[in-house]
Amino acid sequence: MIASEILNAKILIVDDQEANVALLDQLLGEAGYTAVTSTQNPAEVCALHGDNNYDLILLDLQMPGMDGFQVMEGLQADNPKGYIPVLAITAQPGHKVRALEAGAKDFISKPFKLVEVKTRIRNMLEVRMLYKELQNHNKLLEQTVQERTMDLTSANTQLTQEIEERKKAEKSLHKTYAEIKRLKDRLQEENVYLRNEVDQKFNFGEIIGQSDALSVIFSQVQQVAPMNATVLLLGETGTGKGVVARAIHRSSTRKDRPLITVNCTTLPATLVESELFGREKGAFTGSDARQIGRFELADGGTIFLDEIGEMPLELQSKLLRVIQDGEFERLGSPRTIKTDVRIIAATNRNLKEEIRNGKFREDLYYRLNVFPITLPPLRQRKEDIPLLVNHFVAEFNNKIGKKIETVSTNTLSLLRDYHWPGNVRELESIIERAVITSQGNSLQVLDRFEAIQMTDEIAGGNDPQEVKALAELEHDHIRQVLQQTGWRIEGKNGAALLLGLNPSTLRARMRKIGIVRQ
Ligand SMILES: Nc1ncnc2c1ncn2[C@@H]1O[C@H](COP(=O)(O)OP(=O)(O)OP(=O)(O)O)[C@@H](O)[C@H]1O
Repeated sequence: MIASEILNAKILIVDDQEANVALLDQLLGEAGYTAVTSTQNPAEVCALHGDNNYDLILLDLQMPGMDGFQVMEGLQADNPKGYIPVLAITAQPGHKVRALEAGAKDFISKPFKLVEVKTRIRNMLEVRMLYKELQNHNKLLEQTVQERTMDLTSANTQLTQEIEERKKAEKSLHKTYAEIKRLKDRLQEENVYLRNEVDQKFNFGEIIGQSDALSVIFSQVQQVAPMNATVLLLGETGTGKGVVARAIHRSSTRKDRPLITVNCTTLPATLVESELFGREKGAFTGSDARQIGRFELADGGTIFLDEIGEMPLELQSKLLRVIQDGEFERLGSPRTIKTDVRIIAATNRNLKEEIRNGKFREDLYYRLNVFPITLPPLRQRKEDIPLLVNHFVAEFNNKIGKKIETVSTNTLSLLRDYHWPGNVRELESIIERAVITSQGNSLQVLDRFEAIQMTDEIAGGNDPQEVKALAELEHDHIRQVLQQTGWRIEGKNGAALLLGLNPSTLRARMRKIGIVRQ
């Protein structure tokens, strides 16, 4: 490859003597060089080289007017760092070193020796061509490097962009994870944020709950409230009979008139009659003032007869009369008083059984049982427990000035698993105690409740008698003493004295833990 390029190399012969030019021209022609030109005028060499960029200039050093050294100076001045392809021709041995110092690459001596001329020209052109090839390769390499660099730069920019985007995506992913974690934590904690909207959504008056069982009650209340019909509320203690009675009154046309509550258990038997119907001054020993009875107070409104099953038989007939005719007399007065009262009665007893036992009048029962509503025990509507817990926590937070905000899933499942013999009232008092004793902002249920819980678990297991919670022991003990005294509370042979309690305290206690006469 180089061989053909060498023979096509551009060669300029510079000699003032025509004979020398001809000789060299012939010699080069015979050696196969194809692009050989010549000049006898040294002054035009620089311009010619500028135009043709020779691969080789055969330069005679001794010329008149402008010698070879001046020509080389001119060539160097035109191209200070470039390659000067000069092969000096000299007859003087002393000029050889000078010529090399002036920039010539080699020299040939005059008179010409054929082999020397041919070899030196060939060698010099070989080096020249190799150099050129190298330059071309370099250029190519540079170009490739440039192209690659550009590729790499753009790839790099793309990569940087991608990394940026990844980072952004990662950030938003982190954010999303954090949000999910926050929501998860919140769910796990079963936050009972004091959500008033929950109350608004799931209550009917004061009745909290969203269970199917309770929605039946809601619709019954809605149905019966606007009518004047007597309502009989049935259900275990603490299921919310009082709450429902209030809801009925408040949704009725009588809502602006009073709702009078009479608790037939807490009233001493001897006083029930005067409490209900009133008495004239001096009606019996010690009655030194006139008293308006609750039926009179409730005129135009509603009377709520709680624990109606506890009402003494003789009073039941008087009550029957009020219900039938709206009439009664005050104790110690013959005057008949007319009253317009709506009656709501409640009991946790089985009235039919009471009738069978001769303790409740059948006719009164039918008068009361016009629109019966049976409240489900809490254990049958456990789905209401979280809402109720939420409601009571908010209520006691308010009352006590605490800031309980969360209830752990554990606590909640503990509350859900319990069988709640005292129903909502029991739940309410457990939450009240828990709110009082809880540290921090999470509700902690008392040990005592856990003890009850444990009893239940054991009860479900081998020996129900083995462990009893304090509350149950108390319940059993009071019952036992009451049975012993024939259910007499007050007086010398009463249970209160035996238990070392005030009669009113004992009544309150009985009510609280759900002891009713049987
Ligand atoms: N669904 C409910 N929503 C909110 N609070 C309730 C609900 N049910 C009951 N309560 C609360 O539980 C407590 C007991 O309710 P209530 O006195 O109405 O029960 P009760 O069935 O009349 O009991 P008892 O038969 O012992 O008289 C009250 O403090 C009441 O506010």
